[in-house]
Amino acid sequence: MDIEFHEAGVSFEGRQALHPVSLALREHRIGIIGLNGSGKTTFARLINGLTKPTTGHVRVNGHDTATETQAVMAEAGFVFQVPQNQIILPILKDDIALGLKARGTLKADCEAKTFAALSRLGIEHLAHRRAHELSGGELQLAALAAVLATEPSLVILDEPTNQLDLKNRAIVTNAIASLKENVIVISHDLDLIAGFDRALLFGEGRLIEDGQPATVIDRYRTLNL
Ligand SMILES: Nc1ncnc2c1ncn2[C@@H]1O[C@H](COP(=O)(O)OP(=O)(O)OP(=O)(O)O)[C@@H](O)[C@H]1O
Repeated sequence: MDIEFHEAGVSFEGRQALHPVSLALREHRIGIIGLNGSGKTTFARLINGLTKPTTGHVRVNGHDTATETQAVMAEAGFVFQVPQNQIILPILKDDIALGLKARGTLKADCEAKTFAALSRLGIEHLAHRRAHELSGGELQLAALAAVLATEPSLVILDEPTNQLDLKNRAIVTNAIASLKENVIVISHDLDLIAGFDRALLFGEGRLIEDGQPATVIDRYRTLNL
């Protein structure tokens, strides 16, 4: 995975949500931390083309996120902060299959890919369940399975353990640790980020620290004093 930001910045209605930033991301697991409203989600959405830069550009494996958005989205899957908003059809397996069909997967292959993704996370027993009846932890894993089914090389997760109790937090943390795909995780859960290969700290729309998680987390703690 090769992600390059070249002076990429975002403003909404004249307000700078993310000041221009240049960097390359190539590590297997990268954590993004920072206070509320500091630009973390805006930065992450730039990576798979959900948000387009208002200045500069972002490239994912050579594809420009603004002009080759479909190619970028095929490489980079996004698990949203509220999984309820991601799963649309009532029955989980139907929802995952719908996402696959939308990406051009042959109907005959959808079922196998759906069950392969569910079983990777140990939740194939949820396939026929109604999404709105799932627990918070089950729903988070289901949303991750839906993205994994599309076979991206990078998975971006926006606060995946945010609303979970300790037990489900551990289940989701272990599921993320087991992924062979590259992962970029936005989180306030510093334990989740601590074992990653790199961390980025945002503050007031700027990248203010970038490096080993232990160092970056220490800096974050000083901001909260
Ligand atoms: N679509 C949008 N339209 C207008 N302003 C936006 C939009 N998306 C984000 N912003 C603003 O940009 C700034 C950064 O928001 P962003 O969601 O990136 O922060 P964040 O660090 O992910 O916050 P949180 O931890 O609360 O999720 C905020 O001031 C937010 O209000």
